Amino acid sequence: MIDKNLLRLLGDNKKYIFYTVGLMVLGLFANVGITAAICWVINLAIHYDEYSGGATIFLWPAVCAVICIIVRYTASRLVGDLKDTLGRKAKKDLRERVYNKIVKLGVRSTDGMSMAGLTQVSMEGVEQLDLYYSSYIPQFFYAMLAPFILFGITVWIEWRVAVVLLCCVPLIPVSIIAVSKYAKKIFAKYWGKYTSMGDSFLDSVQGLKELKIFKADEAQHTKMNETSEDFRKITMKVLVMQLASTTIMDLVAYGGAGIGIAMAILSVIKWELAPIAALFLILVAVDFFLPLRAFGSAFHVAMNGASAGKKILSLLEQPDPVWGEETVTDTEIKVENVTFSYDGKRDVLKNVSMTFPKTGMTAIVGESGCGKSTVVNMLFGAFRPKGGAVTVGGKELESLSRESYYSHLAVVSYNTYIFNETVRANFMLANKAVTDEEIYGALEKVNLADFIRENGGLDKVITEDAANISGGQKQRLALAVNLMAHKDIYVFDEATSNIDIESEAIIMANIKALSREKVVIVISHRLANVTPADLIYYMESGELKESGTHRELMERNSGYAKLYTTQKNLEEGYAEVGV
Ligand SMILES: Nc1ncnc2c1ncn2[C@@H]1O[C@H](COP(=O)(O)OP(=O)(O)OP(=O)(O)O)[C@@H](O)[C@H]1O
Repeated sequence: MIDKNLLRLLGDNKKYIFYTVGLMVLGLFANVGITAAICWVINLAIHYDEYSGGATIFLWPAVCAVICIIVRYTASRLVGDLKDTLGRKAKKDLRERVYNKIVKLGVRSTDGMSMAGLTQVSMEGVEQLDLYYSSYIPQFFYAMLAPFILFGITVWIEWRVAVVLLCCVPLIPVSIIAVSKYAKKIFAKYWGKYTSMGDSFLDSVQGLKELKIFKADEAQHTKMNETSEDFRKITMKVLVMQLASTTIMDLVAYGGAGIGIAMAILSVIKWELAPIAALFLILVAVDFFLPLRAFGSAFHVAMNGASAGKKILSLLEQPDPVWGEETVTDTEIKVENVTFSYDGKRDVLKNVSMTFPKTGMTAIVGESGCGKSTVVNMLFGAFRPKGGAVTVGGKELESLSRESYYSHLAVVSYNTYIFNETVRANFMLANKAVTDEEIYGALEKVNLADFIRENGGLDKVITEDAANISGGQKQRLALAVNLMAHKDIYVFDEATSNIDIESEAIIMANIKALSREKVVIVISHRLANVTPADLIYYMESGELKESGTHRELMERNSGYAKLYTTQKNLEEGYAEVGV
């Protein structure tokens, strides 16, 4: 009933569970004390005439009752506070761990889980787990202990009633276990439907423009309605199951208490038990069952949290890319006989070897799908080769510390993220100490300084997805930010795709200038961009086919030359028809 793996996720916060259970047990003793004090008072009232002290005979039971009430009240306040602390700490820790995992996995973070799924798991899923930790687990331990504690007290009063009450208690866990298999399946489905509804929603919102243009919004509307309806149905199933199981538990709890009460009354009738002792048993009988009954109610909420927890666990258990401790001492990069497959079946890189010298511009080109970005993934270290190695300054990538390597590496791609912050704040992410003068210097290089000056200066806020600047301006800004990071290795992965000729020319000029001092690796499907490169690698279907300068490759008149000529003719054709 308790998932050990989920308990392990709690780490140091486990101690709060023990404190909570301890206080709950103290509260139970106080409760029994209050019941005993009430019975004591009633007994004294019945036999009032036999005592000579007048109303003072009620003093001690009253003192006991007050002390027990104070203890009970304090214990339940503290239990509330501890549950709150446990929930808050567990949520904070989990969110930190999920976030750190996503960061560690780098570009692999969304593998097997969509962005919407990831968001739902780290927000809503963690929220559900909070109840699992703060309510379900303490209640589980308390519900296991409470009947035995009460048995230990009542067995001295009337052992048969105590034994019957204790024997009826396991009927509640039996009924919980009976529905738990069904409940687990339902909750797994519930989470599946929930995340798919989130995916469908995010997908539709992100692609709303396309849906409108293709007039496909009606169809998408129907699809979203279907996923919502699926979610509604599964939610109803969950509620029906919860209601049915609560009813069964109530029958067991109150039925069991009823049997105990009936036995106590019978014992009184047979003169085997004092009425006041029977009253005490009647008052505590239901307490045998209530902790397990409360546990049963928490069980369903917990099942939901447990399914969310499994998703979090599967994310946290994904193996991290292996990194070492060594520092980068030299920046020449070599890809040596690298073979790689994403799915373990099809090799998308086949025995590829490339060298990227300490200075100079090296380009990787080839038709779409030939494996250019996969080489970048290898250089980035997010995926590791199946065969062969990537070395930096003669050291294998695995042996380097990730911090050390990334402090030398910058990757500028067609979708480099610009944060929803001011221009200055975006630069400060790359370089905390950057001055306004330096920022303008970098903006000057990418021909963006005047635009920024005239449009709010460095305090201009770039809106989400850089929607308030053009695509070309976004790319130039991304380049300027990365230039300011002063790295030694720059990878440009299709950094000029889908932008205007002017922006492309500015970016390419900067890339060439940068290559005089740095390792510059350019991935481009547009060969005209890479003609000034010092070395060009031409790939086809995951294999390195040719390498050399543009002139050498053209003279060879093979794959590269054919692709270059085809692209050139196409571009000239477009120019002629004015596209
Ligand atoms: N995450 C992934 N999982 C599975 N297969 C992938 C993944 N990414 C790429 N591939 C496959 O690997 C092959 C190489 O893809 P890659 O993105 O490296 O090509 P590319 O040359 O960069 O293409 P493009 O110029 O279109 O960006 C392709 O067949 C692609 O379908």
